[in-house]
Amino acid sequence: MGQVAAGNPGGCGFLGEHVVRMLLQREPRLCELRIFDLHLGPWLDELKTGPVRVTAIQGDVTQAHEVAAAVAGTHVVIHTAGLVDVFGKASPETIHEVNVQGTQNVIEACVQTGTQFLVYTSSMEVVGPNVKGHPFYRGNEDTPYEAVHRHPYPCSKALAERLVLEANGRKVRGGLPLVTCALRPTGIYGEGHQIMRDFYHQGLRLGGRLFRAIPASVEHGRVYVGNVAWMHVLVARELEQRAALMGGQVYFCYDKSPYKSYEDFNMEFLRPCGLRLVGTRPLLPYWLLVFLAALNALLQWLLRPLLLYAPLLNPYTLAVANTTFTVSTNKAQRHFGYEPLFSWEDSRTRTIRWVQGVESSSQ
Ligand SMILES: NC(=O)c1ccc[n+]([C@@H]2O[C@H](COP(=O)([O-])OP(=O)(O)OC[C@H]3O[C@@H](n4cnc5c(N)ncnc54)[C@H](O)[C@@H]3O)[C@@H](O)[C@H]2O)c1
Ligand SMILES: CC(C)[C@@H](O)CC[C@@H](C)[C@H]1CC[C@H]2[C@@H]3[C@H](O)C=C4C[C@@H](O)CC[C@]4(C)[C@H]3CC[C@]12C
Repeated sequence: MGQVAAGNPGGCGFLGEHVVRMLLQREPRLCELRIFDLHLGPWLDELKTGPVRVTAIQGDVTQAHEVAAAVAGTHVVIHTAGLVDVFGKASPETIHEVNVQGTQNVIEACVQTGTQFLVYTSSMEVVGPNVKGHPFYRGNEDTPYEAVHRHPYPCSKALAERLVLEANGRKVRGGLPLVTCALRPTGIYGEGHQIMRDFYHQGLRLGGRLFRAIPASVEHGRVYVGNVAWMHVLVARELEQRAALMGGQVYFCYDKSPYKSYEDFNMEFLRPCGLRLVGTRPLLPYWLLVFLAALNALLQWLLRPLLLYAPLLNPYTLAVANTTFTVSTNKAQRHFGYEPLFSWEDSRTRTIRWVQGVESSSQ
């Protein structure tokens, strides 16, 4: 592959920013990088002084013509744009419009303008946890699992992923085949993770304490954002040479992050920042948590005409947090030589430093 022009819808988000920086640091053939996002970050300005031509494009993936204009002339598109909402902030229609129609627009833009390689950021939630609360324990890309969803977010990710995989092999302008691939991160953590920031601020408000709500035995797979970004860069690099093997494939994003409950895993970073998790077992019975989650959902609905009430605890987040979902796979290593770039110790240290910075920036 010669000189590479890459497009990155969603490049200003939590994951997107790490993908942008990883591309600039570790893709020597990159000659141009276009960052397409609804909200452009101020940090982009610092990137325009380097050898790679960096173009920031403010645009909306739901607008097909804007996407086509941004994609035209690129060699590969890394599509990380999306509405990551499991807290009821956006309507189901908006989630579908951005995540599904937006992804369709990216696909059509590649076909119409002749971009041959498309990498899509999917999610573990395409698989589960399902509405029945079935655990997914150390599963891989081939593990049978009844993927049944009702929430708008996982439904939209599953639909979008299917569109991407079905588009593999379509002829793009110029007659060559489109080569697509979907990456499924589990819960991403690291510098810039808003939910981690929310937990930290919640703990500060509660006098340095967080209260266990989920049994420690319920394990949740997590993956460091730098390793997810690295996997995206590797796929973008290898997709051309390994099109027959990788085209139309899905890959879980994984690294050496330990399997722990969601709350215990977060404490790996919040404990060194002065917080402690109260309780070796959930302090409230599960039925009471279910009641409180339902109450939050009712309050959100009642208050919506006046204000947005979107707490962390709702029926969906409680169900997800309370269902084991861990992956154990090496498909990415077998197919394109992926090895985590950051060790668990390095990922942990970087995340702790970031949380500590959150403290100083919020004072
Ligand atoms: N955060 C996680 O734990 C996680 C895990 C698995 C998969 N993912 C997936 O990774 C991707 C990125 O997630 P994230 O955590 O970085 O989210 P994020 O909200 O931080 O980033 C999403 C980006 O998309 C942009 N965007 C949203 N709507 C847009 C639109 N209409 N047009 C153009 N840009 C738009 C946002 O401005 C933002 O910069 C998403 O597709 C998400 O489903 C995230
Ligand atoms: C209030 C307690 C019950 C607390 O433990 C709730 C935690 C809850 C907010 C998170 C638990 C699991 C998280 C999800 C998981 O990490 C994977 C996801 C897939 C990704 O595509 C988007 C984010 C998310 C849905 C993530 C969201 C927060 C949790 C539900």
